[in-house]
Amino acid sequence: MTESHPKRRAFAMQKPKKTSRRDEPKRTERQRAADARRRAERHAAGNVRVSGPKTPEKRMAPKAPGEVRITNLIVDELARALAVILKFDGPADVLMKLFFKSNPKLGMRDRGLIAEGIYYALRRYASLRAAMRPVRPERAPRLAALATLARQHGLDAISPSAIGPEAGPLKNVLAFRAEDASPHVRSELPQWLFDLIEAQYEDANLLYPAMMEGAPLDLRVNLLKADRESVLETLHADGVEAYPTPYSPDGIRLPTKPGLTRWPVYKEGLVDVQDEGSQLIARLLGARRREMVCDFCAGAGGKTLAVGALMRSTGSLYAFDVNEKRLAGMAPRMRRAGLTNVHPAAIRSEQDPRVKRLRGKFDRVLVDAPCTGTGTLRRNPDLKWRLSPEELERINAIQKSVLENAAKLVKAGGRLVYATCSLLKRENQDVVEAFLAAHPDWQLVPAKDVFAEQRIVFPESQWERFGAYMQLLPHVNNTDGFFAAVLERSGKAERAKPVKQAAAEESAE
Ligand SMILES: C[S@@+](CC[C@H](N)C(=O)[O-])C[C@H]1O[C@@H](n2cnc3c(N)ncnc32)[C@H](O)[C@@H]1O
Repeated sequence: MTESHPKRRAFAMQKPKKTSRRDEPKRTERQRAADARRRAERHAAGNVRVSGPKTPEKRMAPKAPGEVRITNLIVDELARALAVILKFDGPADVLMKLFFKSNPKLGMRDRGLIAEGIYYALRRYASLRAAMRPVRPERAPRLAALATLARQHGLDAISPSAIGPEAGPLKNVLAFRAEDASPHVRSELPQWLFDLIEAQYEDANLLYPAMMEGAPLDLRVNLLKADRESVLETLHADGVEAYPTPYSPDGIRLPTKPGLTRWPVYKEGLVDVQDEGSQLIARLLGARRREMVCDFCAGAGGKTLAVGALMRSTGSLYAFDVNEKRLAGMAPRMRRAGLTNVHPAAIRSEQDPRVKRLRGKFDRVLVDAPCTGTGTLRRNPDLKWRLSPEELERINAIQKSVLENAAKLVKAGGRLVYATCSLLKRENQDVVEAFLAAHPDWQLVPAKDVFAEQRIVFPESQWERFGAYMQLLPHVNNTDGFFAAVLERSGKAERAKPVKQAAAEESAE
């Protein structure tokens, strides 16, 4: 993003105005003498500003380790961030990055508290908005920041000087009782999304709080370079708390989020960051050495890298995406991972001539379809406020068209995995069932069987509930919400012609 990015300007414009000396009221003779005396005292004390009435924030510093003290600075800066982010006209993670970039002088502790405050406000925006009604939180960002921080840490944690004249309105906002609010507000969801989830999940009351929690940090061990045990040993030797993930054989879970990108295990490509659910989708594809495989919606290559490692960097792994910029992010990750079998290619649409040329050539195709991302609300809580039924409709049409066209790439006897990180049946089971109804030469393969071949075992209740599909849920599996279906094209599997030969035949026709 450049300096002229509109959002960056939005943050810049809201920076508290610096008052020039000319704006200050004239100081009297006595006041100027007192100023000079104070300056001399500070100079004598090594130029360190000693605590006193001029440094209220120092008085509010934590008295005990872990004790939270909310200073005026934190309230001001959180208000500045919320004024922009709560408009929901851009992804919150991008806006947060811009915000912190515009604030290079903020200390680590303050950054942490502000970031947590932003996430808290996004996760609980429905009740924040209801409590502040009729004022919209983004229109009264200081009150929104104070209310968020008070709900998070308790009113006593906030410096009284930071509350100031907002004390009255804040008291009213905090008097709001969630128990009296409507069910969608209590679940912190927009009404339309609440209705869909409520109709679909009998245990939705457990799903709502799970979606409001933070997610753990999952790593995938790169099997080309390491195994899980040795990486766990390295992490433990460095004093990092880390556990094997319960289902994925290559996964490691960290309850805390240390500065991972600085570690040798990350820099040398022994691990990558990937939610356990994503790792399992790559496993479901079941790609083998020397096969022809296509990742149709590869993005920046999260699942491509996992599939490539399972293929031991042999065969050919085509990585398609309509977003060239996102696809470009894959190259450094591939290098770090030591993968040489990946061929990234930007396509114009799912009907690109390149896609047409490759019809019937692939052993396996992964369709990690664009979706609402409702399974990732733990990490992206702003999504629920930026989505709409119209957007769901639009994405749903793309999903069907992408599946329809990607399926044409699969050869007889080959497989396709359709996956999303959505919780909604409309984007998942409904898409797959419509496809199967229109294509009698395709069958559903039970995910349980594919996992069993790789000794990945779920409790039986998982399959009783979701049948042949893989459906992961934060409150059941402690992963993001993921869906996947394994589909097989009937017919005898035969070895595909090499791609170059197929392309030559195509152009000769
Ligand atoms: C869920 S994301 C993929 C994430 C990626 N597989 C990963 O594991 O990191 C969906 C991707 O589909 C891409 N996409 C959207 N429409 C598409 C289309 N018509 N054909 C191919 N890819 C498409 C988007 O650009 C986006 O990168």
